[in-house]
Amino acid sequence: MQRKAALPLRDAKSGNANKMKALCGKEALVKLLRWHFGYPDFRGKQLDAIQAVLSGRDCFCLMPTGGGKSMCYQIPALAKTGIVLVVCPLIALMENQVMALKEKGIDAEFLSSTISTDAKNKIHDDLDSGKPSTRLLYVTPELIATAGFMPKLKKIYARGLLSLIAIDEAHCISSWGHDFRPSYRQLSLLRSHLPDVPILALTATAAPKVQKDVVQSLHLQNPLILKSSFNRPNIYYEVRYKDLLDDAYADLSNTLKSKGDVCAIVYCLERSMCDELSAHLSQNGISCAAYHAGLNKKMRTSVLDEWISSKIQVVVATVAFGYGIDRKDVRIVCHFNIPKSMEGFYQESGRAGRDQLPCTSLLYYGVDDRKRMEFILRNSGSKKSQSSTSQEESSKKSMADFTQMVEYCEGSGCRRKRILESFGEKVTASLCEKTCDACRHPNLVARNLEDLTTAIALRQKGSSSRIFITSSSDAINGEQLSEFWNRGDEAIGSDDDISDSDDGNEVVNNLTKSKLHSKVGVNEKLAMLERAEENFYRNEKAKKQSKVDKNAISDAMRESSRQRLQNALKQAQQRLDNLKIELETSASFLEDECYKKYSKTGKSFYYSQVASTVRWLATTSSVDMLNRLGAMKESTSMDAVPEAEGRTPPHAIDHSGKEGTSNELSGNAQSEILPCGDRGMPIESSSVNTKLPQIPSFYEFVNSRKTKGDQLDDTKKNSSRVEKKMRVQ
Ligand SMILES: Nc1ncnc2c1ncn2[C@@H]1O[C@H](COP(=O)(O)OP(=O)(O)OP(=O)(O)O)[C@@H](O)[C@H]1O
Ligand SMILES: [Mg+2]
Repeated sequence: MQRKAALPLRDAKSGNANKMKALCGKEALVKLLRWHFGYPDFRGKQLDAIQAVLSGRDCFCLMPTGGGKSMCYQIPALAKTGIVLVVCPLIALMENQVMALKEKGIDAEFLSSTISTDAKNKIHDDLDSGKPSTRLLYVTPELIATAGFMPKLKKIYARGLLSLIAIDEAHCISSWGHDFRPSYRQLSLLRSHLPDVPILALTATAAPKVQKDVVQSLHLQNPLILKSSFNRPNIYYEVRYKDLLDDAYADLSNTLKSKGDVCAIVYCLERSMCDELSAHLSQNGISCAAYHAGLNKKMRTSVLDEWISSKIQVVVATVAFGYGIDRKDVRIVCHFNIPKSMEGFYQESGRAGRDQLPCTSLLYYGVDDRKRMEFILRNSGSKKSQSSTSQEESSKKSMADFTQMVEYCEGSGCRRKRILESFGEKVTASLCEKTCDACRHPNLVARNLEDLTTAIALRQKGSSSRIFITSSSDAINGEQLSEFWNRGDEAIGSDDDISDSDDGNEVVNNLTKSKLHSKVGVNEKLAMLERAEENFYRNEKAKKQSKVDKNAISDAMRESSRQRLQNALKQAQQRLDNLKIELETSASFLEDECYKKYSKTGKSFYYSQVASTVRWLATTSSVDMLNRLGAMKESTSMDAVPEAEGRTPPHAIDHSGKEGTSNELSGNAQSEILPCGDRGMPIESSSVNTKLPQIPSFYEFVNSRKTKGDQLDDTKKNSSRVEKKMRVQ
């Protein structure tokens, strides 16, 4: 890309008062904005921030998501001689920004372990040259902390060539924030090593406590504090209640379809749910793909590229789909599970409507989801600060953060007001102008909340066993599928991205264990994951050379799944009065089903299928179990059948909950006695000619449990309307 000629004011050297004035003048800066970016004028507080840092003053800049924070350091880089150092939490974010700047002909570079030594040397040569052409240098906080990098920075500084340090997503420095990154703590060194360089801290999420923490940790001196309202007037906020819907998947699918072929992001808590929901939406004709850290980097990059370039419209993602996502025309951001904090929710929903046009934030709230998240937060051992903050305090804080989110869903008042007040903004009642469901349809929302209270109360009476207990244990066992606690794991790559070993499962299990270990806090885990990221990128080249397919399902992974299934079978056996089944053979059979179904699609689907099978085993009846295992013999004989005749291809998943092949094995079975059906009722293999019992997805699993509970209470329905108070227990 051709470099654009610098506008003359860039040549202005500080020291000359007139030139400095010209440099900071609105007219000159607007000229730069138009010349390089084609925008007619600055937005919000952009100009104030730019003028402050150009005059050498520190600045703390709080702007809403999509507000244009990047411009606050990009324009200074073009206006003043020298380099602007930009600290970013994620490599993907740096890559995106640098690419976008280069396309505009602006000299921007990033330094990370992902780039080749040659490219690195070139950048360093330029920085050492005394007259660098680089205007913006993007780095990770980890690099700043390395022993080798600070002397290099100091050298540039000594030559008077470091004009600004910009800390993007500055809330990551605070353990009170929702996205604490321990490596951001190292940034406090910047002030002492590079004393006169102005620092610009930028964030979209800063509760007063976080804000204070950012200013103190970065040692900002008399900073200009710029705060814009968090209000995003173009977002319509809505909550739907899973417990009142027949089928939330179908509801979402219909909603997306009714809006036309719009661009959307759907956030889920778990990877497996991303895969399932994405497959479901695809089957319903929606152009869609899953994105999560369980996919390898190549796949994630390709999904991101296709989405950015509008080849696909909907991404179903975990929070790994995060910072730096800059598609302006996102019309819907849906949270299919309740997020863990208002800050996270605001960031994610804020990815809608960056073009300032009308858009929607749609949250599907389920009481089981809520209980599940509470369980996870209580058990995540989230010790956020290594020093003073006690684990208990931290856990309390997580719960308090989450309570705000619950209140957002369960409250009947204006949603917008609730969001803004949670950030300490004073809001007038008229602000919303019917741009949330509670203001636009107050009666409907009130009725829904009443019905929800009734439904929950009836369910509780009908079933003493908590649905949640089962689902939460599943969440913990299947920890690898959940990413809620580490929004930054885009940086750490996929499961096996973070391992030197080829066995993704092993790594995941280790992480799971470490997470369950209450003594290991989030800090340590993040640090571990960050180290793992470095390792991954260091080894990526070598791995590529050895042509390891990272999406492949390794033998060790399969063995681990067999073991998992065997344990589940053993528990099922005990639950079903010591039902006589051959544990090892049955586990192999079930694992083989999962493998056959998904070996070509990749391990993410495979994991998901194994998890579904484990859930199924936890609740299935002896007849269903024997029926399924009865297919063992049948399937063995089918192995000889050519693919086209005998099997559904691995990617043919019917995500209306009708799982593919494993439920639909059919064949011309001879009638014969099968080994496992020996409880006085021999199972005939002909039974496998009929449909085998389904293995439910997690969603179906929870709902079926709910339905059972509801059925118990059917007779009680329409009895008294339960208290209207909406803090559902
Ligand atoms: N003055 C402006 N006029 C019009 N568009 C602008 C202006 N400034 C920035 N933008 C555009 O707005 C979009 C959002 O900008 P940017 O990515 O900097 O937002 P952000 O505040 O960093 O958001 P986030 O908190 O989500 O990272 C970008 O596409 C950017 O080019
Ligand atoms: Mg940004």
